[in-house]
Amino acid sequence: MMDETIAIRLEGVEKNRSNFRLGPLHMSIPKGCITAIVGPNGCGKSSSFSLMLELTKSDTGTIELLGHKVGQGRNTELMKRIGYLPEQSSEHEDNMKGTKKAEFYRFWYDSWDVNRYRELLRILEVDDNGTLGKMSKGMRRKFEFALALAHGPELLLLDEPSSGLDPLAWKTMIEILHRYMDQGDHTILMTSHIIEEVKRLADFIVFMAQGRVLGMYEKDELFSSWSTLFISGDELTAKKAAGAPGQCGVEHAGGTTYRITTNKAAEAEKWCASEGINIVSRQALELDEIMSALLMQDRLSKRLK
Ligand SMILES: Nc1ncnc2c1ncn2[C@@H]1O[C@H](COP(=O)(O)OP(=O)(O)OP(=O)(O)O)[C@@H](O)[C@H]1O
Repeated sequence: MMDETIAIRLEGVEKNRSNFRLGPLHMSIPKGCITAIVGPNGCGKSSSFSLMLELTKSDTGTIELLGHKVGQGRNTELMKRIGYLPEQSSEHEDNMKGTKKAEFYRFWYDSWDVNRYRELLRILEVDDNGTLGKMSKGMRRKFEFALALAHGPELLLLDEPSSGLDPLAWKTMIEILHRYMDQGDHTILMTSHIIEEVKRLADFIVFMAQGRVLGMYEKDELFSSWSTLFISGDELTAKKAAGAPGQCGVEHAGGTTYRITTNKAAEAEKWCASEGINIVSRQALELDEIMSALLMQDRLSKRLK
């Protein structure tokens, strides 16, 4: 049955290439939220976008966008409800003028809003009169970002949106995306390597590695559940510290102090209190540290299988 609260659903989606296996992917991206996919280079983020947009055909599995199955014939009307910013600009468009590309978009998208497009170019300080190949990397990125948004899509897929942008342009892009999310039932699925970008924008975070989804988490919950605790106690040993709930790593920090990483911070703190263990200090983990810990857990679980 169709779930009205889900914008993108992937069930058992697989794509096998000679050098890379993507999937089986299972993902449910909620409507009305910003979800960021994070993961190391080459883990399959862009390839997942290509499958969703039918730029590549999957071998198996089901993909649904906005309640419609993709990969079963022409989906022109569905694709018009989506905006896409690819990671890389097409080289074959290098000799095209910005105005010409915008004209194609105007014909293709029924809901193309020339005022919105002009306004975006103005805010982003882009002149679309130039040839695309002669625009600077950041300028072209901003231009293509404006194109992806100008028809007011319900769903926006952004592959590394801030790549090549200067800090001011990045801030402007974030403001535009916040405004886009405030206008109705909009959804963004993006990929990013920039921790600050993910932290400022995302409601949900999907971790990917080696073609698989390691997990999807609500951002605030994720950051509050992962932490590093420095704990100490006269009788404390590494073995005892390893018993902390959600323990993902124990290191000796000198004397009777141990540094533990946990993904169940509240439970670990309660456990310390009940065991008479003193919490010397606590630190929230950064996104990249959480990613490393998840990768480590994944490697361990694979080794144990
Ligand atoms: N058209 C293709 N033909 C063959 N292999 C491909 C193709 N496109 C991507 N791949 C391979 O699929 C894997 C995943 O690539 P993908 O671009 O999806 O990763 P990514 O997570 O987006 O990486 P990055 O963070 O570097 O952008 C890589 O090993 C890549 O070489």
